[in-house]
Amino acid sequence: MILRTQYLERIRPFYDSELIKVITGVRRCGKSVLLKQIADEIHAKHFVSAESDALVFVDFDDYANRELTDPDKLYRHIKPKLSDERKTYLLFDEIQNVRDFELVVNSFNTTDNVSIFLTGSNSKLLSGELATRLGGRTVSFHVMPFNFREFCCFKEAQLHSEVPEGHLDESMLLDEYLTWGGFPLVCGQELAESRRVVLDNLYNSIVLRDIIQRNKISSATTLENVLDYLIANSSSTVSGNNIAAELTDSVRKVSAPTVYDLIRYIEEAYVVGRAERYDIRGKKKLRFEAKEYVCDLGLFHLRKNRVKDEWNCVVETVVYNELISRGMQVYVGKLHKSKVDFVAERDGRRCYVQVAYVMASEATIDREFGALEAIGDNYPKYVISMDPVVAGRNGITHARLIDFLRDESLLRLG
Ligand SMILES: Nc1ncnc2c1ncn2[C@@H]1O[C@H](COP(=O)(O)OP(=O)(O)OP(=O)(O)O)[C@@H](O)[C@H]1O
Repeated sequence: MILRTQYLERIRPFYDSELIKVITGVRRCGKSVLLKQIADEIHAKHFVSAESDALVFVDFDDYANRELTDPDKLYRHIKPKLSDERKTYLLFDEIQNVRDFELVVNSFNTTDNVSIFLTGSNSKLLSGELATRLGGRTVSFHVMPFNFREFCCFKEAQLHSEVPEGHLDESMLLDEYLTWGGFPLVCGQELAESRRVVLDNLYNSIVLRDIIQRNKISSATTLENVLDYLIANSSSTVSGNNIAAELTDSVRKVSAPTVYDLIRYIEEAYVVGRAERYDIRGKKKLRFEAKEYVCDLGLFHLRKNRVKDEWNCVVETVVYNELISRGMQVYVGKLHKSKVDFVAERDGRRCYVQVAYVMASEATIDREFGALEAIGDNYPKYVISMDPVVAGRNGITHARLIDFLRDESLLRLG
């Protein structure tokens, strides 16, 4: 198993906190495995033995635990294990399978010496509504499918016996990653056809279980059309009116409010991520011209139907997802009439990132660097592309995509 180090580092400071740790992310991105890795760390670091009642791990997707999805039975199962004398760690996987789970969780959290971890693949259920019902006593962590570094570790481990350490061809790995994405189950498949089958199953279960059933959507066709539009147009500015117009034909009429509702459901299942537009001069978020990015390029290649500028879209999407997986808040920038691809922030620090597939001419180099030069503040600025390294200018650094994805220290926030 690949250790999800960057998430463990982010969550670790909260292991003993009374805040409820909510771990969310798209279906099958590895939340349960991460929860087990957290349990292992708690076992090891807090000297809690696996057999003791001080750590309780329940997977509510496991048939063996089906009785515990009844809130009363869950309460009666957990309550005797709690003690004032020592902290009890409660790790609940797929908590949304428990009816009225927030009532049970709340009952432990307000009265007992506990530290609670929850996972699930719907943001509305887990962070939004739960946070409200628990009076804001939650902290959320958004897990993504493997990023490129994790993907390389996975491949190295998989091919260990066949290829000597350090001898994997990184550009071939990048090609594979940009085509098939980072869902662990997909990364584990050798054949293109089996990767496609796994992605197809994943797509269908997200559509059916995480979007249609959860939101009681009546028109599956409209939902799939909107979802496919968002996936195929990853990194584009989204307009409900434009999508509605595109989907309306002589047989069906689709309204913009319906499209906006569907986009919200799709975002809540983490299939796409939104980047709001940020006015760099005016220092404020704008309510229009947000962009949407598909969470994984495997889904993009599964559902795209020949988009123009495909590689620009791929490169912009992989950079967005990488920044998100590093725990950053990501906006698309606006500066007067021009645009800056990303404004990335974490803990009050910031950098700007401009992304191009290749900068084939001096004019393109001028355009990409020029967009950042126009900003005029002192935050670090980067141009990322697939070209060999280009000389930086005016304090702006160029990074090859592969180096940016491989080496986290290459991008600095100021
Ligand atoms: N860190 C990892 N290293 C290797 N394989 C992994 C890793 N994380 C997940 N996987 C594999 O990916 C698959 C899905 O992982 P997991 O069940 O943890 O995802 P999930 O996000 O909890 O899924 P769901 O949303 O459906 O509950 C599993 O088969 C698992 O073995």
